[in-house]
Amino acid sequence: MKELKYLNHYFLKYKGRLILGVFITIIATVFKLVVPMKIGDSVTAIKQYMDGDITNLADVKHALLINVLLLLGAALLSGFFTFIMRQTFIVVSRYVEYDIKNKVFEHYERLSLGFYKQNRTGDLMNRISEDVSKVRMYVGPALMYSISTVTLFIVVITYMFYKDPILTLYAVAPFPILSFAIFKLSVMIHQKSTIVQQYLSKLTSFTQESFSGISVIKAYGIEPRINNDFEQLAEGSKEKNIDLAKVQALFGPLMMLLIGVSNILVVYIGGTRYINGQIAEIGTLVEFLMYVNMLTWPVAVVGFVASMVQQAEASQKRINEFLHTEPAIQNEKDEHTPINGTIEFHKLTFTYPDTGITALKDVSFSVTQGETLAIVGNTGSGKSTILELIGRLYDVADGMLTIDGTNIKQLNLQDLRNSIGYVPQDAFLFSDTLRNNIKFGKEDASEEEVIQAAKNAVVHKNIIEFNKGYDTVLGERGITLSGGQKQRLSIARAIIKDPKILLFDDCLSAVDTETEEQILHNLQKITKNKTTIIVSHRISSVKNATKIIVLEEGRIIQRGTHNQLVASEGYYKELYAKQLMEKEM
Ligand SMILES: Nc1ncnc2c1ncn2[C@@H]1O[C@H](COP(=O)(O)OP(=O)(O)OP(=O)(O)O)[C@@H](O)[C@H]1O
Repeated sequence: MKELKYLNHYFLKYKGRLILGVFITIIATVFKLVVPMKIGDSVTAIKQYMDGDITNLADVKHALLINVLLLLGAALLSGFFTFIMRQTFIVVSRYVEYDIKNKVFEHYERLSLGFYKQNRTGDLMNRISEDVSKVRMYVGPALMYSISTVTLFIVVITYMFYKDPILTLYAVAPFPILSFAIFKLSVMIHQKSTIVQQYLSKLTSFTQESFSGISVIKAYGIEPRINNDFEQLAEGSKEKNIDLAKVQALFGPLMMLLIGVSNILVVYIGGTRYINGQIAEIGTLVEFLMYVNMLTWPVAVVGFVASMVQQAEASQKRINEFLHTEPAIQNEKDEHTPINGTIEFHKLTFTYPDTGITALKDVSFSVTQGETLAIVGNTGSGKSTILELIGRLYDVADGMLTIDGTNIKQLNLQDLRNSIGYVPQDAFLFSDTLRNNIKFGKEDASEEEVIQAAKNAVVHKNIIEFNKGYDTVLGERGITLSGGQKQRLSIARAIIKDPKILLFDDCLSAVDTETEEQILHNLQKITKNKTTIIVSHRISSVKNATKIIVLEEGRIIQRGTHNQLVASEGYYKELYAKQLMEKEM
């Protein structure tokens, strides 16, 4: 129950409705009691007439009619209050489910990039859907059943004791055994359902990854292999589900056993006591039979609720693991910190915490407002890492990164990120219209601004060629666009933001040289008062930069302007010569 403590503040939040629920449950239960009572009275009245204790048939008929009316009234009222009871507990559980889902999602959004590298998407999705549903069962149905069971037990057993304590003891004797058996069963169910949940998580992750990577799967023609892997996972999941179903199937027979044993005891012991004159009315026997049957479900519910609580505990534990994960990147400054954009790296060495790969070694450079810095270097040399550090997607431990002379950690994180327009290597587009994908950079952008940004990114012409123009909706990851179009849309999204710092990570790689030229020309005007960093493998993209640095295995091996670098021996000159030759060919 330790993990479920987290939910207590939700109980407090909705205490009004819950207290009303408890009150209504008690009323509904009391009305339930009337039904067996009146049936018992009716049977007694008939028996008395048969035995000649009552001679006037009209009196019996009148008593029966009154009983029938009371029965009807009690059943209706009990039904009505049961309905209201569900309206309180179940509605509260839906509110709590809504609150937790929002809370978990909000927390997910706060967590740093490293967290997403360590956890699989399917697992993250499972926690927000499956686990939250299990927790809802605890807040709603489990609480409701527990309260109605306790109330029913107290009311019914007190009444039974009042009627005949000895017969009551016999009637309820099998209950503890059954409750214990059902509890044991629910422990087994819990263990098995945990395994089922793990399989479900694996299955969701696998399916999600397969759909995301569908183009690669199809291109490599590996559908049969993927199908086979899925089948194996599904087979495992099916077996675990069948295992669970087998144990769950024992529930019904156990309940039948309880009803059977209790009924036999009531009929035998009650019958004997009636014959011996220890029970005055035959109706008491009928009442007891009805009460025993009425109590069977609550007895089973004890085990059922125990299982729900255990599952909710397991799920809440998984949710808490995430909720207690603190974002690796913390905002250390609440006040606003305006940013102009002068970026400086001071002897910076950076090792990725999750892999231990040292991506940058003793890197120092600076780039001021209005300047463009270009970074070239082999793949894996640390270019993207520099951009990620400027966006503070990771924190620096060794050396220092300053912006406008202030340590990046001392800047308001929101201000920092708001002042950056980042175009990643792998452009990600949302399943939304082209307009909204561009407006993602500036929510309140006007139509003119959207079009201007698209024109600057040289993608406007492509957009208006689509039937629905800017209203064209993209599939997941923008699969209806070409690689180059995606890149340019991603550039438009950064430009529209009009940020102080623009970071372009190899985002012209899928664009032909002519379009590249046009984009770079437009960028020159846009980036006049901004700090721009361009990562590229192409000399054409970097040659006009104010300064260029060349990276090799995380170290800066060359720096200077294009003219300086082509004049000295080294990586840059070789790259230039190679690309020049390719162009001429
Ligand atoms: N998120 C990450 N977690 C752990 N290691 C990483 C991560 N991102 C990159 N690396 C590693 O850090 C090194 C530098 O990677 P980086 O992406 O900065 O190189 P790059 O120069 O941008 O390469 P490319 O030109 O191929 O994009 C590589 O060895 C890479 O495997």
